[in-house]
Amino acid sequence: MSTRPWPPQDPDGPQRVLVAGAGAIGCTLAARLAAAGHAVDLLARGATLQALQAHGLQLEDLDGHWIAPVRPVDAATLAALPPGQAYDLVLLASKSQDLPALAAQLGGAIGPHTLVLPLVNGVPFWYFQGTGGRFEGRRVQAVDPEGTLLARLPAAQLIGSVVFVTAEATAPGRVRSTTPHLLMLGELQPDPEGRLSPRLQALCRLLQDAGIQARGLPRLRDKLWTKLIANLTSNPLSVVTGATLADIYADPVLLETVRSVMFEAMLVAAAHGARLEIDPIEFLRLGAGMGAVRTSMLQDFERGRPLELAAIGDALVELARLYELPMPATQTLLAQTRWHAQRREGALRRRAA
Ligand SMILES: NC(=O)C1=CN([C@@H]2O[C@H](COP(=O)(O)OP(=O)(O)OC[C@H]3O[C@@H](n4cnc5c(N)ncnc54)[C@H](OP(=O)(O)O)[C@@H]3O)[C@@H](O)[C@H]2O)C=CC1
Ligand SMILES: CC(C)(CO)C(=O)C(=O)O
Repeated sequence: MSTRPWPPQDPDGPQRVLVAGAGAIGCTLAARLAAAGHAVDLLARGATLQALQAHGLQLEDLDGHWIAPVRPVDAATLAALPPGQAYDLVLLASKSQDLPALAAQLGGAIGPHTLVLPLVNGVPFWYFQGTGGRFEGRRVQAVDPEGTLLARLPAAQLIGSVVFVTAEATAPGRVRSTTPHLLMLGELQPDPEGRLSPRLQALCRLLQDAGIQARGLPRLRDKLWTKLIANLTSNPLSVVTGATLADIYADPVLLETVRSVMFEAMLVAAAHGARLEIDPIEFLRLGAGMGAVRTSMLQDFERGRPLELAAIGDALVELARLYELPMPATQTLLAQTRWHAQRREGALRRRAA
């Protein structure tokens, strides 16, 4: 995959940035980039758009309280972008299942020089772009069912990410984040010599100057698998049981399920050539050490929101099938999680009626 020089103009000057998705992660990064002097537009809708227009964007993080000079924009504004007005950088920060609809709203935001950075959990839609080998260019059906993401977001302009930023929207346009802002970034095509491309280095510098710990990796997928296995072993089980990470990774009964799912997923990772950094015993110890954390999926479940099960669960099963690897424990857990989610949805509907 050949890459153009980026950013196209003054590398040390302010860049034109679009953050699409004004939730916890999008607002956190938009606020820090705007505070660092970049011209940031934030794509929002509904109550969040109105709140941003009325009160601006407010972020509380470890460095203080920021009232950020972002410009809220809606989909119609992007659709009407004149030719030549594409952004230098586009961040996509929605739940995985919302990404195709979000990408469809970008209009002329992405031009030939734009770098696109999806910040989404789960198996990414770009997983097989730049891998070489027998699956090169393949689509991950579970996260890109219509192929719209691969069609709309050019692989040569994508930078992959693993998101370790944690944040919570406390109200529309208001976000709190109580951990360091950490992002792992990488080109889709791994570099055999372990080098980082100039544009990846430039992007990391831009983010670091805005207070975001951005680390470039030559083989991003290795790190991605660690996060995937963390999400797969804890998020669905937290919905089924209501348990926190401390319980999930320490309770002897729950550990049975965690271990089964973890070993199934580690086999899939290895089959796909990942150099896994996971020592299983240490992984469980670290998980338990995270304390009484309620996973993002448990929080979505309790709020009656859709769960990211396709990206965190189904996509992994899809990757397993490519090597005819069974994932019985994972599939049972996913089915139980869906059962709980449907029951909860029904209960919320009845309560609202
Ligand atoms: N929050 C966290 O701590 C972490 C999150 N992640 C991952 O990061 C990703 C983003 O998460 P997070 O920020 O928490 O998610 P949120 O649900 O907080 O935010 C997503 C935002 O995207 C908006 N959106 C969705 N579809 C559209 C659309 N078509 N047009 C305009 N806006 C749209 C939503 O708007 P609306 O509210 O109107 O629906 C919402 O504001 C997820 O994959 C998550 O798993 C990863 C690590 C930690
Ligand atoms: C905390 C953690 C790592 C649990 O899988 C997470 O990413 C989430 O809650 O979505």
